[in-house]
Amino acid sequence: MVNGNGIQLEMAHADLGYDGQAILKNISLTIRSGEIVCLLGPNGVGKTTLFKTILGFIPPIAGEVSIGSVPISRFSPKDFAKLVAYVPQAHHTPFPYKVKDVVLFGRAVHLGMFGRPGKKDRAVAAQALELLEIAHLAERAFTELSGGERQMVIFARALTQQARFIILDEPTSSLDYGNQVRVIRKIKSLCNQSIGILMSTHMPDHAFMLGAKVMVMDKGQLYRFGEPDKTLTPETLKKIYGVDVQVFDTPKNGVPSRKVCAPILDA
Ligand SMILES: Nc1ncnc2c1ncn2[C@@H]1O[C@H](COP(=O)(O)OP(=O)(O)OP(=O)(O)O)[C@@H](O)[C@H]1O
Repeated sequence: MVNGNGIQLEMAHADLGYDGQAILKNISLTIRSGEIVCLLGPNGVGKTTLFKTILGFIPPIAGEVSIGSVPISRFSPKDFAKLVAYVPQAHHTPFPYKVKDVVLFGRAVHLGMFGRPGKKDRAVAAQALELLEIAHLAERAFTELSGGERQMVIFARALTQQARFIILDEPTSSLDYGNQVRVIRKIKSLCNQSIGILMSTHMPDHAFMLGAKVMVMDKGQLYRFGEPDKTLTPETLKKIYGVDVQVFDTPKNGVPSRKVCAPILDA
């Protein structure tokens, strides 16, 4: 197992893709504990492919992924799950488990072979539901929830897993405005708990809100990597999305100013 607080998830000069055909080439990435990296790029550029590679679902065509300098192929599934939690965009199960049990599944990686979840495990699961303000869903059947409610529950399950890194695939895609803001706030607070976050998003504003590092992919490669203020410029947004966008600072009004994006609709 990997010990120590300051571990890194790393990918160096990797080519990623399927059946030997690279979708992304020469990708390097480092995520440190307590750091948030936002992954942006147009539809079909390879964001999910990058996730699948980091999660070990597909092998890199060249290069490798490591955590704490240990290649991920050397971890048992259980040890890997202690290090990395994944929140997919959509989650379906045919079984009508109660929400509280779905969230409790996150504890499975911490139990022995025949271990049953105990009081502490249930407390961790309940805490995750409280934290995301969805405790009222605890007794509901997961199969009866809306898409957005499911997304919140799966995020709660990932928190319950207490992994060192959390990978989130467009975590706000199905959420109402209030839940989007709550999830962004929660993600921001996770980095204060030394958790490293990699999230894909189609909203550049998320990177500004989170003060995250930004990884911009375009046409099969890493196009920009760095601080959002320097990376998400109108020029970069035009280049990758093909639309004109203004980027400006919000007025202070008693709260810290940050940059926001506003698309220009009638240019
Ligand atoms: N199993 C697969 N075999 C072959 N090609 C695939 C496979 N899965 C995805 N692709 C291709 O890889 C490319 C990248 O897909 P990917 O899903 O990683 O993009 P994405 O950036 O996540 O897109 P989106 O923003 O639309 O979700 C696409 O051209 C897609 O068709």
